[in-house]
Amino acid sequence: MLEIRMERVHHAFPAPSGRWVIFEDLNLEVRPGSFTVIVGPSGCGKSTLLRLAAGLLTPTAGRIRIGELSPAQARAARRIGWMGQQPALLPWRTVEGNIRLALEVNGRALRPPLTVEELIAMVGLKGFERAYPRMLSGGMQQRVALARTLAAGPAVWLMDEPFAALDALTRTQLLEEVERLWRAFGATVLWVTHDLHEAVRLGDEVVVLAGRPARIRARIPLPDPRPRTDERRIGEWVERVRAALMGGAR
Ligand SMILES: Nc1ncnc2c1ncn2[C@@H]1O[C@H](COP(=O)(O)OP(=O)(O)OP(=O)(O)O)[C@@H](O)[C@H]1O
Repeated sequence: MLEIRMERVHHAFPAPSGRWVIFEDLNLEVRPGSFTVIVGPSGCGKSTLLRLAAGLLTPTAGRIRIGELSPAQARAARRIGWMGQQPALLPWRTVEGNIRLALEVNGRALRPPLTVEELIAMVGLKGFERAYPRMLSGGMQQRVALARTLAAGPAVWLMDEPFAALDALTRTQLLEEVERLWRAFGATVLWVTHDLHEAVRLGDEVVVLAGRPARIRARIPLPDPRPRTDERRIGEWVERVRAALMGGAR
């Protein structure tokens, strides 16, 4: 299990009128094996934070560590799994072919912790191994993307609103599966969402990000046992997170 550590991270993008400072002095530690959900207003820097952690962006200053590795090293070592809103599957490859793709690096096949068959079963796609993406619903395509993300057995999952484009029922089903897979893999997760219900169902902690430059406005630990099915409790936590988002809580 790996810790994610961000120390004094500064990040700025070039902008028409100079530079946009997204993070000025951001510090965040994510415990090994924990599930941390990031929420915040649109445009505050949630995706940027994940891209920094994934080594897809280099901070203008500061230090990020995934265990003992830099994000770029962790990514090269396949310790990081990344998933976004769109499944981005190759249309000419089958379900199995798309998942296998994540295991092929420079023509060399990685030895995965689970077989592709096991992974397909875990994401509920048994029987669809030979189907092409166009034959699948949006929810099924995201299941394939999830399996592809997990194929190399990454210790860290960086998930940028992975289910935002799905209908509510499919999303609820997938959340249950994510929780199960997270336990099975023992991964450290950073999960971005706009959906507060999703945030309080999944998270060990919700981190509320806001402002420009973005600051951590609140860190809200969620101690309730899992699976969290008590809608009244979930509603109470949603209200707490909402209050922090609106600036009412610290
Ligand atoms: N490559 C880039 N060049 C310049 N500005 C960028 C770039 N990427 C992001 N930004 C800016 O950085 C800010 C933060 O963007 P980011 O996508 O991280 O926000 P977000 O919180 O994930 O938003 P949303 O919730 O809408 O997805 C935005 O104002 C965006 O315009």
